[in-house]
Amino acid sequence: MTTLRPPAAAVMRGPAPMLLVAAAALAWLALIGDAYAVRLATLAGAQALLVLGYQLVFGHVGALSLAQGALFGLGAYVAAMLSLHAPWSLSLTLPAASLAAMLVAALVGAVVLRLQTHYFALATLAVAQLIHLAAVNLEGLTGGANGLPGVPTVSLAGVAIGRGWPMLLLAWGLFAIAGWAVARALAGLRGLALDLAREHPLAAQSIGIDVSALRFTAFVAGAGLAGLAGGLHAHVVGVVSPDVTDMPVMVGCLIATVIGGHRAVFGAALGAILLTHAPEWFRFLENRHLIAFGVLALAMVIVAPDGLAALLAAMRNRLWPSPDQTPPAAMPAPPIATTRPPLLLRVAHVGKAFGGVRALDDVSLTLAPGEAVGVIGPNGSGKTTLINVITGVVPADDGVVHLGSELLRHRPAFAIARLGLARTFQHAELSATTVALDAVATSAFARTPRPQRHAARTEAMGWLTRLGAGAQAGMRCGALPAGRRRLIEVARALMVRPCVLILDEPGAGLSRPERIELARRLREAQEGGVALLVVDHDIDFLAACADRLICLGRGRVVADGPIDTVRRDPLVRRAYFGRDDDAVIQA
Ligand SMILES: Nc1ncnc2c1ncn2[C@@H]1O[C@H](COP(=O)(O)OP(=O)(O)OP(=O)(O)O)[C@@H](O)[C@H]1O
Repeated sequence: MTTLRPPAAAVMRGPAPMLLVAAAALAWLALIGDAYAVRLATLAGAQALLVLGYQLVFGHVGALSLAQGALFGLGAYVAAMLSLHAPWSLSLTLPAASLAAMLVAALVGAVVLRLQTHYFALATLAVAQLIHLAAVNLEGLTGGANGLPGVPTVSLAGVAIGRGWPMLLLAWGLFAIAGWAVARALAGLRGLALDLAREHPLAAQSIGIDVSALRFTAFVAGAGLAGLAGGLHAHVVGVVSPDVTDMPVMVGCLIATVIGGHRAVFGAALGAILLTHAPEWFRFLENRHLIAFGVLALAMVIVAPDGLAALLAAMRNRLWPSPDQTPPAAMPAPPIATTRPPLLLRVAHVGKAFGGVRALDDVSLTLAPGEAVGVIGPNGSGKTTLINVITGVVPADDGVVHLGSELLRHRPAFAIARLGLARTFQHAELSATTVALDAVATSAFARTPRPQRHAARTEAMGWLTRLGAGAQAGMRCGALPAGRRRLIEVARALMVRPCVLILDEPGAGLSRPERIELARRLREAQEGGVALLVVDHDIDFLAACADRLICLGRGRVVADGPIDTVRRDPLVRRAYFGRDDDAVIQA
């Protein structure tokens, strides 16, 4: 990718503005700030680490954890207990605080991360309450309601870090390192994979991304930062009480994340500084400063839902527009062919019920390597459920699915995708803010755990060009019309280099010439060894891209054979045109 960078824009998009702000803040503290201001700024550094960790969980993964505050408290207690009961460990208190929080998060995460949003929030709230109750009731360890006073300052490699400026530099130094590490870890395709996993988890799994592992990693890493922040807090304040595990810490963290920004590292610093200084600015409200902060958060949600950092970034973009980015030059498009060994897909006696609705009933079919099969059926006949069962999105109640010699039952969707079984969705599942080129490039995860962004984008450009969507490569998916989005999704599935490709109504939303062109490309894929299972309502489209047709009716296979035979079948005509579906099923 060629990037033309006007000098001012290049400077304003680099780390320079942030370094300048940090230098100005330090100069202000050195010249005007007193010891209290330095202490407050140090606590803000610890809070920034807490918020940075919460951005991973809440912002990047989209999980509403209510345990981040309690994990901060846990870190504070671990640091305090180690300092007081094992003074030799002063250099180890911070790593220990971080590790303890990660350990608890790993144990909790293994169980609760599977839960849906609101149950997950409730489960983490319960964990937070347990930690708080332990802090209050385990008096022998935690000092009960009185807490643990006299926590000494931390030391690094035997050198004590004083509570004023040294501790301030340590806190913000740790934040800078952690912020750099997070930004680096989420740069490029990994960040895009996380965006897709958060917004469209099924689509992410369909290109081989292990969404559960991503969620777990983010939850544990976020907890590690919370524990570290808590440890720092204990050393700065010198006393730890059950307050550090209580709900206001969590509420403050959530509000700081919303106000500062969900995902930008800069936003974590901004939110933390505002949170720690709010009590000073709203001192006249006495203990009710959180209310004022809450009102501010509400205003932010309305005015700048992505937080202050996003607002500032938007202003920066207006003043110093984004450097021109030209997509990679239109490549000679790669031939549409599989790079995987040919495998037979076999569905045998599969059944699936949702409550009283029998969506699939004893469905059997085969898809030979390089074969193209169309699937038709009236609405609700089980076509999408069939795709979902084959691709591991929903488990079958009965029957088995094999890809080659691999039994797909109990395999997660991402593992099935990595075997070479790709799919598209009835409604194109693309992250609205991701540009089309990156949306396709993310598919490289299906073939390698650490794809190179440049190589993946170059290949993705080839696929887009092949499908006639090269002109949209640089456009955000959310801005594309439905038909174009569908083509982007097909390109993404093709970049998996699948041996089997399943498409759920790929022709919907496309104009007639676009359908003809897509059918041609699908034929090309078939000639390249890709087996196709294409669900659509348009029999002419299916006739152009498939050789065999299967008709489903009320979850059962009504007919399976050559296209012309099936489309003339009176049972199929009745089932497909929905005039006498009951008669068909009973026949
Ligand atoms: N997650 C679910 N929970 C409950 N019922 C479901 C679920 N998914 C599908 N069903 C039901 O199963 C039946 C088959 O649905 P499915 O979406 O597979 O049909 P379809 O042939 O793909 O329909 P369409 O052409 O409208 O997409 C329908 O009655 C539907 O309401």
